[in-house]
Amino acid sequence: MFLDKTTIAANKTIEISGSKSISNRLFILQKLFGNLRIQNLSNSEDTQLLQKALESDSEIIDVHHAGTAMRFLTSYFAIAEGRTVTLTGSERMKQRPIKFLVDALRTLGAEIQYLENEGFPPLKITGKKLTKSTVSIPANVSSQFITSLMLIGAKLHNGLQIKLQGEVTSRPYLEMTLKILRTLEIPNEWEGDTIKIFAGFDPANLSSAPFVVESDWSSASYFYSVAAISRESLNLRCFKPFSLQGDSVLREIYWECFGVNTISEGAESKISLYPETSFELPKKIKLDLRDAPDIAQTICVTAAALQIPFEICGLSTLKIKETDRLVALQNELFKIGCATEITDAEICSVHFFSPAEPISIKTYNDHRMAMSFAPFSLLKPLTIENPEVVEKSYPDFWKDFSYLTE
Ligand SMILES: O=C(O)C1=C[C@@H](OP(=O)(O)O)[C@@H](O)[C@H](O)C1
Ligand SMILES: C=C(OP(=O)(O)O)C(=O)O
Repeated sequence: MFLDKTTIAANKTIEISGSKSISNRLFILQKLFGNLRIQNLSNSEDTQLLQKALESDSEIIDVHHAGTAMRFLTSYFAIAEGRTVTLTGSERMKQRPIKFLVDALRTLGAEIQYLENEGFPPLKITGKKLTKSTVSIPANVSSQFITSLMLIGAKLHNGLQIKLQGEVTSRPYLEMTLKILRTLEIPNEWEGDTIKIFAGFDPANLSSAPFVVESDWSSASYFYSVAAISRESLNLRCFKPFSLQGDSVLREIYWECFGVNTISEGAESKISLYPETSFELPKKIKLDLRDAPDIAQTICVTAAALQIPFEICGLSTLKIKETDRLVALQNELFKIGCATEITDAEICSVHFFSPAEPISIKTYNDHRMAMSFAPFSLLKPLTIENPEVVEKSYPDFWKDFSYLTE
């Protein structure tokens, strides 16, 4: 897709669909416990794939690139007594690890086999009653493994006690799971290194009021980048002042690093992004994003566009996402005039230069590569290769992005 250099019309409003992470948790819980009404669901492909998988009675379930669907369904099918499924995904999904989750489920009594490579999808899962209730799992690879266990915890006879080993990555996603369970009156606690999900939950106690999903903060990041680069104000809906999503840290990051102020207008669930005109850009940006890995690409592109030197750490999980995001970022940032150094968990800018044109950005089957680089077109024309990748989390992205420039 060719994006000509363009300007933004001030004060437009974009309505983003529900959070993919919250929607996917709620779909699993709805299927396990019934009786749950959900509003403002995510329209992402990942959520649709999960919903389809939950409705299917096929023996083969294919979740393509959807990491949360793959991980959450592994535990879901492990307790689906009397059913055997093959759970598979895209070629990339077959390279994304799942061993620690499978080990944990096997400790609890699950029957899961690897059909190709040890430690990776596809999996053959034979649903069983899980008899044990305590398990340990490394917490530094993917929080999705732990959420997956937490979602089935209240279905186990004695509940579930999960001991987290090592450093916890993507912590706010675990807090999100606990808060959602609590909203549904499923008791739980997280003390020290142990998460407990208590048994004895009665689905009849579920409130009849619908669960209204707040909009997706990771998707909002691209518009923070637009505001920071263009210095024009814009509005986003439907966001609440207190979010379940860790990526809402964008409010602080874009204020401190780029001078974009966020004002919540509670009644309409609207937030307004006002870039300060007199904001003095920082000499250097230093951030640890282990709690918010999905906004790393957005922040790197904003900083590169504004030529602010950056040092971003806490990124060890980026190499096992839709692509190796650190390598992809390094390659494509160079095309927009920012040379970087990367390690296993960090990316630092080295110098800025005037990029060679025409610029064509590869997306590596990664929706966030496409969306994070799009705002650079406010400075220079560029082509985004395979723009359809955005479907994974934000199918309306191109429509919303072009609406801003009309
Ligand atoms: O639980 C979730 O909904 C997610 C957790 C994070 O994954 P990791 O825990 O693997 O970092 C995040 O990157 C992903 O987009 C969604
Ligand atoms: C990492 C992501 O998703 P998943 O792990 O669910 O594929 C993402 O949406 O950026």
